[in-house]
Amino acid sequence: MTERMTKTVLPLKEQLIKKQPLVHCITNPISINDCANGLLAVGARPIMAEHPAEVAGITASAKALMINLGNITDVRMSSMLIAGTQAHQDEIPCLIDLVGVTCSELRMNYAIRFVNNCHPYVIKGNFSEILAFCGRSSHAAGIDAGEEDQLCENNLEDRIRLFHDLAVRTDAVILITGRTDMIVSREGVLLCDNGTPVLSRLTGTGCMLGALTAAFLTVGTPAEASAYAVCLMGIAGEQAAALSHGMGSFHTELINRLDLLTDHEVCSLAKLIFLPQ
Ligand SMILES: Nc1ncnc2c1ncn2[C@@H]1O[C@H](COP(=O)(O)OP(=O)(O)OP(=O)(O)O)[C@@H](O)[C@H]1O
Ligand SMILES: Cc1ncsc1CCO
Repeated sequence: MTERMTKTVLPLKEQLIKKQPLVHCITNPISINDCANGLLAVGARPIMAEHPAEVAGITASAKALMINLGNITDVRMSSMLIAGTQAHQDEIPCLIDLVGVTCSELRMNYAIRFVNNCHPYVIKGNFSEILAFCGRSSHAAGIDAGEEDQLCENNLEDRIRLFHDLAVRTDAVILITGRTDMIVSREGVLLCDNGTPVLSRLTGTGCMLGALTAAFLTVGTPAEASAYAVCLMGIAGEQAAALSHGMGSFHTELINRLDLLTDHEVCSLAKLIFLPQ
């Protein structure tokens, strides 16, 4: 059986507020506004820009790049590769969110090309998306993960092996979201049990998490940034669910909690477990 230790998350929000890094996002129009406001809430500065003729310069002026495949178009596909290439050349940390690779061969082939060419620091998706990216069958419905694909005791060892192979092959940290979030790097595995099922009912919470993780890449390693971001989003979701009545006020409270939660609260409420490699 895998050895388990409780892990403390590093306090990164104070550092982000001091640094106010510019984060370039090329993302879908469904959740673009939430990604921008989520970034502002945690102290980063968003720039959402996608014209192929301007993205290289904008990425070069930013401190991190977030790429999200949720609503690709010819223009966004072109800009994402230009921006990703610039980020790789300038060693600007980059995250790719594999939204919908389960339901579109076009996205899957594009995602493979992006990862091979641009070497993102973090590859993110829900359990169905990351299983599909590893060549496994999945139970996704469109962009949503299938319940059968969630992490459980019975599939933990297999998932660790599968995602660790992907992390080694791509030299990236793999961030997988769901009921339990999983962060897999060469060094080991982190499991985060913060969160609420309400987060999965509000569209774009995964996209926001991708944007936040990209911001935290400017103040922590890919594994530290991913761990802080999943704990923060999970705790913000738990508190927002307790404070709200229905999805509309949950949405508002989620942004409020991302703004108001302190490093001290995030560190003391984080439910993080480390499984060494
Ligand atoms: N059943 C659940 N219980 C607790 N937290 C959850 C649950 N499902 C999702 N979450 C949390 O919701 C957030 C988004 O994860 P999810 O896997 O739904 O992303 P996603 O499918 O990429 O979302 P979207 O495409 O809507 O942006 C994460 O912080 C995750 O921990
Ligand atoms: C609903 C939806 N469709 C494509 S992206 C998106 C937002 C959540 O990923």
